[in-house]
Amino acid sequence: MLSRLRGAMTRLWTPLADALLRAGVSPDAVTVVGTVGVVVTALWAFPTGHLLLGALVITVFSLTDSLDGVMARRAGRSGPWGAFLDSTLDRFGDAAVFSGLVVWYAGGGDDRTTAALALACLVLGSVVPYARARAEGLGMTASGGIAERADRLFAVLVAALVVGLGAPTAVMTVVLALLALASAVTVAQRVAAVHRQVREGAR
Ligand SMILES: CCCCCCCC/C=C\CCCCCCCC(=O)OC[C@H](COP(=O)(O)O[C@@H]1[C@H](O)[C@H](OP(=O)(O)O)[C@@H](O)[C@H](O)[C@H]1O)OC(=O)CCCCCCC/C=C\CCCCCCCC
Ligand SMILES: Nc1ccn([C@@H]2O[C@H](COP(=O)(O)O)[C@@H](O)[C@H]2O)c(=O)n1
Ligand SMILES: [Mg+2]
Ligand SMILES: [Mg+2]
Repeated sequence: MLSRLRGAMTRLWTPLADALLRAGVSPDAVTVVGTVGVVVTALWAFPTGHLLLGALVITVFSLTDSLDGVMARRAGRSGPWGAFLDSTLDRFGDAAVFSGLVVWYAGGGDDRTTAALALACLVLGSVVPYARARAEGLGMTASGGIAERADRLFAVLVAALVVGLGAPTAVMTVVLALLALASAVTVAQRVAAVHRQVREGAR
């Protein structure tokens, strides 16, 4: 759903993208720095219960995931290497965000149900991009669905922000439960899309 904001994000980032390119910063550097920022923050702030700070800092670093693509396109150098690097490093970022929550709720946050739901989001959220990547590797498409990466990040970061501001843990529990469900539905949508393409190809 949030991927509809791609055009708006491109317009927002274009001046900064141009300035960074003029300063000699490469899109790959932004991809790497953004990922390291997300991973380090998620693995420090969330396990130590700093949900508000973690959500804010991770939001800033996550947003660089749309900046690197804008830079690559503005520089006329978007291609398979950048697509591979971007997607591969995204997996580290996603894993760190949900692992950080698993560690917090299994420990100091003391809520096993929420920890289990964060683990479910971690697993299901890794199957979603896998389905897309495998389909694309087989010459088909399987993008889209109700919980794409930007949607998943948005939901979990807003929940962390709200709980960090003092809302009860139940808010995180409900959001993670819905997110796990939405991720499972997204996997099913992608499996159905590939099945359709295979059937149409066989006709
Ligand atoms: C700084 C002030 C903070 C204020 C706090 C507000 C709280 C807001 C809380 C959360 C914000 C969450 C931000 C999430 C940002 C996500 C960015 C992102 O993912 O961008 C990349 C994304 C996808 O690009 P790709 O096609 O390259 O990615 C592929 C895709 O992700 C596939 O995913 P799959 O669905 O398969 O799992 C992967 O398969 C593939 O590997 C991967 O490569 O780009 C977009 O989708 C573009 C739209 C991004 C929309 C972001 C909306 C942000 C909303 C609010 C932000 C508010 C702050 C604004 C500050 C502006 C500062 C200048
Ligand atoms: N270091 C990078 C990062 C990205 N790309 C290209 O951008 C596409 C992703 O765009 P986003 O706006 O979603 O970041 C990606 O598929 C690559 O084509 C790049 O070349 N180098
Ligand atoms: Mg990117
Ligand atoms: Mg990305």
